[in-house]
Amino acid sequence: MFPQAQPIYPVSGIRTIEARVGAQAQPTLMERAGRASAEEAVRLTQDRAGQVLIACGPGNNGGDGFVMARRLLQAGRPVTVAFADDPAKLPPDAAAALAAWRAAGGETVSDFPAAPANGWALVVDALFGIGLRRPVSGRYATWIDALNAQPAPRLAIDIPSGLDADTGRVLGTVFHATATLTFLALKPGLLTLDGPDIAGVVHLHRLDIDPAAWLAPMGMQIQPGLVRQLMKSRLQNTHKGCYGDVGIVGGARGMTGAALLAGRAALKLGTGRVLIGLVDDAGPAVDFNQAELMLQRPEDVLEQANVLALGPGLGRSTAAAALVEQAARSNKPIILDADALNLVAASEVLKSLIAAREAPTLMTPHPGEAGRLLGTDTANVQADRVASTLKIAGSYQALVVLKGSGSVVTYPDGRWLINSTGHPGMASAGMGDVLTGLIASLVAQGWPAESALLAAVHLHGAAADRLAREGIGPIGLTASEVAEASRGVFNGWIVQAGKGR
Ligand SMILES: NC(=O)C1=CN([C@@H]2O[C@H](COP(=O)(O)OP(=O)(O)OC[C@H]3O[C@@H](n4cnc5c(N)ncnc54)[C@H](OP(=O)(O)O)[C@@H]3O)[C@@H](O)[C@H]2O)[C@@H](O)CC1
Ligand SMILES: Nc1ncnc2c1ncn2[C@@H]1O[C@H](COP(=O)(O)OP(=O)(O)O)[C@@H](O)[C@H]1O
Ligand SMILES: [K+]
Repeated sequence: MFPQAQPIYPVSGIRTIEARVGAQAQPTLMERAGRASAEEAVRLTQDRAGQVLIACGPGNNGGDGFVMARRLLQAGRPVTVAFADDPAKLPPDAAAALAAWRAAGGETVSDFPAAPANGWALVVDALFGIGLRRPVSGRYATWIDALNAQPAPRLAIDIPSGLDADTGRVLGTVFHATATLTFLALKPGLLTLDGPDIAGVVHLHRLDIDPAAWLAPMGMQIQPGLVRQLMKSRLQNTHKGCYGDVGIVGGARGMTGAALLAGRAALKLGTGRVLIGLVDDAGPAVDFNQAELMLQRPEDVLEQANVLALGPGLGRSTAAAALVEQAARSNKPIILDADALNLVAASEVLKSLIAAREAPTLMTPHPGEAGRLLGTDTANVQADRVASTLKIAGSYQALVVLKGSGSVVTYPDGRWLINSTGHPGMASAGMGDVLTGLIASLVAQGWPAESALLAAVHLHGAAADRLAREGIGPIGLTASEVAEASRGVFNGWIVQAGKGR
């Protein structure tokens, strides 16, 4: 759907590809996976002598481990393989891999082995991959705890055992990887919710297969390459009328800053004019720190601006609900955030107005707001972030970003993407307001809504990532700094894309 983006497949997709590539693949996919794993182990242990411990499970993930062990042994690396299941119950490829390991002179131990005197050079989790079906408990949980306790790098094969490949949820006990080598394609669970904390550095090995040639990508990762190809240059002969009028409506008493932050972010990303309608009529008449912003009555902002963003600091008053209704009835693109989403969730009238709109509606819920939009709770939303976001996009006919670790972007036609930028230093008030301003700015500058949403989400995180690299964060990062840094990152992308002036 977007060329140059990295495809993501849930388990059902990986299984389909596996079935289509089929048994005719030579060498077998397991042989390729095991070989790639051995190569990764060699890289990870370049400066660490000693034994590699591989814990193998009862399925094909364990089979990858046996192939890996054989390859390492053949390369002269000492390996200990722990395997406690019944070999007769292994699936055929894994059974063949175990037999080949034994034929090469390898052995298995069925109790978790004591570490050598100088410790393991590397511990490898080949217990469960995408076939994990229930929470890990019993012996496997004990083994995973023991693997996690080793003072050595920890490599997960395909996906850390105990991590749900589709959702990023932890099922029981989980292997905490320092690196994960995943096969064929990325899986959503590595990229969202707990996945990024659990999987460590994720490397993809495609096993010499182009997954998209076998099955159309089911999701995509938002990466720099994808965003760079969306960059546009500006013509010399243009003026501020060419770059849109963003209208931000929000800022009830005590929350004026939220609307101002969104406005500043929109301004710094290149919007022609930014209008702000503060709901608090005792609010300031000018932003002395950003005098370019035009503070006007909210009703007038809704009339004059051509892209409307409602929500930052909006509150849930009757007046606020009337403003959301006015915006929903307009034929302008609207971005709904924060309390604008809560007001929509609480009103059947607003819900049907939104779903029937012809101009684009973009929604930026965090998991709590998403829960309200779906009539459920936060935990239910987080249990499957991709599915929840798709549900909102479908019911509201909106473009949606579900924010948080691994933000999920979806469109009403069922396409979805997972963002790869951002960090927990962004968990601070005002960050969402800045994102709203960035999205509104790109839409106002004429970007198609779907590109504007994914680019703004990526930019927001990339700006925060750059600041963290410079020591401004992760801890203590402020939303104002992210707005400021977004400008620099965006201009850099334009230059990198060869679209600078
Ligand atoms: N796809 C590909 O193209 C390629 C796939 N490859 C590799 O295959 C992996 C998938 O293999 P897989 O399907 O055999 O599943 P896997 O993850 O080994 O686990 C299944 C076993 O675990 C068991 N089990 C499950 N949950 C459990 C629990 N909580 N506690 C205890 N047991 C539990 C389950 O038992 P059951 O539920 O059937 O009772 C079954 O025995 C994949 O991740 C990759 O590494 C590569 O070789 C090459 C290319
Ligand atoms: N752990 C994290 N990893 C990546 N991004 C994060 C993380 N925590 C927060 N963010 C980002 O910061 C922003 C916070 O938005 P939101 O929760 O609406 O806060 P607020 O509106 O109070 O500023 C979102 O874009 C979210 O994706
Ligand atoms: K694993």
